[in-house]
Amino acid sequence: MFQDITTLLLDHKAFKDTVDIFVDRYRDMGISVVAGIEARGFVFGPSIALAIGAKFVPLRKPNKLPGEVISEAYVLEYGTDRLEMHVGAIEPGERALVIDDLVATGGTLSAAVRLLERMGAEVVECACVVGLPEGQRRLDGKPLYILVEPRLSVNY
Ligand SMILES: O=P(O)(O)OC[C@H]1O[C@H](OP(=O)(O)OP(=O)(O)O)[C@H](O)[C@@H]1O
Ligand SMILES: Nc1ncnc2[nH]cnc12
Repeated sequence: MFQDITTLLLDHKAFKDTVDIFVDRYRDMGISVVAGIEARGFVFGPSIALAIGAKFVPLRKPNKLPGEVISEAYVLEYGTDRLEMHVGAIEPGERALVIDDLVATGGTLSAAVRLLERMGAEVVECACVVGLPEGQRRLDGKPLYILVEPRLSVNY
């Protein structure tokens, strides 16, 4: 089933509550970087970054960022993709939060974590609005915080 967060964004209270839950969780954790994954991590990440006093770093699909980048490939259900981050966007030792709308296999989040760690960041946690029940997620032991885990099937 395709999970879509655009209806959440139409409801001001639901949208604000969603951002506020993340802000309450991360505001006192010494996080200086919120890294958002293109495209829908960009919907939530900047608001969270502004509220907790962090910078926002976009992790983009290939060939979108204008400066020098580092790149990480990851496996999708059909084929592969890549995420890129600007060199110099973060300093070694910075504490980072990774944000996306949804986690399925965790392949995308794992690539984000690898990018940040290659630049010397400490990834405090990955956070998503929705988590799909995709079985084993490949997050290499990184903490993952999920707001909503829909039950896609019900047995009566
Ligand atoms: O946990 P995973 O199995 O890696 O899947 C999760 C990713 O899939 C979706 O993005 P998608 O790849 O569809 O790209 P888009 O944002 O460009 O639509 C979603 O927004 C996550 O980024
Ligand atoms: N079921 C799903 N719904 C929305 N985005 C996805 N990305 C990967 N699986 C997805």
